[in-house]
Amino acid sequence: MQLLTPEQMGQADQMAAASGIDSHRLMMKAGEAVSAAVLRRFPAAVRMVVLCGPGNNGGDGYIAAKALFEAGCNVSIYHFGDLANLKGDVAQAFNACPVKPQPLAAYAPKANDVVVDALFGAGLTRSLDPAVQSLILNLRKAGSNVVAVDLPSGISGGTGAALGTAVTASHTITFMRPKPGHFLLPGREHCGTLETFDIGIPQRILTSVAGNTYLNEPSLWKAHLPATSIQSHKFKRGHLTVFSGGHGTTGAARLSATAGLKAGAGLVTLATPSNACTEATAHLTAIMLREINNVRELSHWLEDKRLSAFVLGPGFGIGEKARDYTNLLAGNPVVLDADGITSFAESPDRLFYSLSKHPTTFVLTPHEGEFARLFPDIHSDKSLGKLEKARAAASRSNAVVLYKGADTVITAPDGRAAINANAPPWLATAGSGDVLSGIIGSLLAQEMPPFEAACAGAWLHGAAGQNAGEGLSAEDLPNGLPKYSQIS
Ligand SMILES: NC(=O)C1=CN([C@@H]2O[C@H](COP(=O)(O)OP(=O)(O)OC[C@H]3O[C@@H](n4cnc5c(N)ncnc54)[C@H](OP(=O)(O)O)[C@@H]3O)[C@@H](O)[C@H]2O)[C@@H](O)CC1
Ligand SMILES: [K+]
Repeated sequence: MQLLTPEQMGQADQMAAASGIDSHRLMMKAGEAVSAAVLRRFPAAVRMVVLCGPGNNGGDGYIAAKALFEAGCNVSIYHFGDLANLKGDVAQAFNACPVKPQPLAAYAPKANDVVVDALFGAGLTRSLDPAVQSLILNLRKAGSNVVAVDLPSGISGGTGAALGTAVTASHTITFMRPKPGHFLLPGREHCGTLETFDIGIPQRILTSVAGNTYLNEPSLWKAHLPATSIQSHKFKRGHLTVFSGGHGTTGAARLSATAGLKAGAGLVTLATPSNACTEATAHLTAIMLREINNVRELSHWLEDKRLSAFVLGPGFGIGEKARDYTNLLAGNPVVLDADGITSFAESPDRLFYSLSKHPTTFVLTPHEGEFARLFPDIHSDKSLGKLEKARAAASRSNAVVLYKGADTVITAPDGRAAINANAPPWLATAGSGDVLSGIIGSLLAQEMPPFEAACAGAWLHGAAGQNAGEGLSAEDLPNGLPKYSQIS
């Protein structure tokens, strides 16, 4: 599903109006959908309270209030801003509303109130007024149920950032297409359940304004998933190599390799320094072992052209060896994770230079700390949200960047971006990232293009976490991977 920024949605509104679509009619549909959602969710509410702001979000609120009033509800409206300044569709909605509003300052939230938050939506441009923020705190204290119109007030639709104290809703109803802020944190946590309602802006208009930001769903990459035909030879399913650390530090790479095998790679080899071979052998059965101690041995191993992808980083150790291996692997499909990323903290340009000489084949999988090490200026740029940071990082590194977190973002150097939203909270556990690297490495080995492999990897990892359930450990994840033929 494509996501639209508030600016793109604004453009769609303008194009809809220019093509003869009545903007007030769109507002009517939006407001009536809000009223229907409230009635559906809270049929026994004692009092409905609609909070209306100065813009079109408030206009949706006046229409919802009218519809709730006409449905026989006890409705109160509280407004923010000067009513004399209302213009256009909002003024029309206000004038037609049979319930007369009182100023926001007069509202004292009660626990049983069902509150419609129509203060600010896509047009929020700056931090909320202190008076609005203190009301939001009172709503929270009272524990009133809130249904947010378009976005919880205070949440940026573009970045998901909270511009001050933001409303926390139990349900949010948005129109036509969700925005990045519905899925990026903290926005996602403020939305509650999310409903997207079609108010009738034609698809052709939405398509013409949309960029290349998506919710990470199977439709984005399913066509590239490895075929699971009975005839596929194990070499056709690719050969993944996972580089291991030395004695006592093989666990992370073994986890990664196990996940790689479960994710469908035909062959998986753990490339291990001599001092860790006994330890690794004791733990491995289906995964093969290859002694590799240095760049010379790696060069020799790379002469085998059937090797199709590599994972470098989990438990590998930070330093020159990781940098040398990475440089040698440039141009091959590689997941560079953990120590592989941190090894370039002092000299990120060395990595970027290596990658700039080839088409995009690398997937970098930094968590926030690793991201800050590789892209310190981008990380500290307060004007950028997570999506823009990951986009800038992909463009600079010529790699697919999977910026981890509860709201993992995947970006490609060509500007495509996807936000992953299926990871359960219990997925954040030791070794979870190693499993993710192995899954992505496996998909690369099976010839998935890097952006699609990273997106599919993040989604499959989330699904595995859901299937393995609360209290999982990273070892449980590979067995929780869904079957590709059952993904829809
Ligand atoms: N296609 C669709 O999706 C449709 C969307 N619709 C609805 O339209 C909504 C977007 O409407 P919108 O553009 O008027 O923006 P909205 O959020 O009401 O706020 C703008 C007002 O707030 C003000 N303001 C901003 N920040 C402020 C602050 N911190 N503190 C104080 N004031 C602040 C700002 O003032 P200004 O910045 O201009 O000074 C301006 O007056 C969208 O969310 C959806 O609900 C439907 O009606 C139909 C079709
Ligand atoms: K709102």
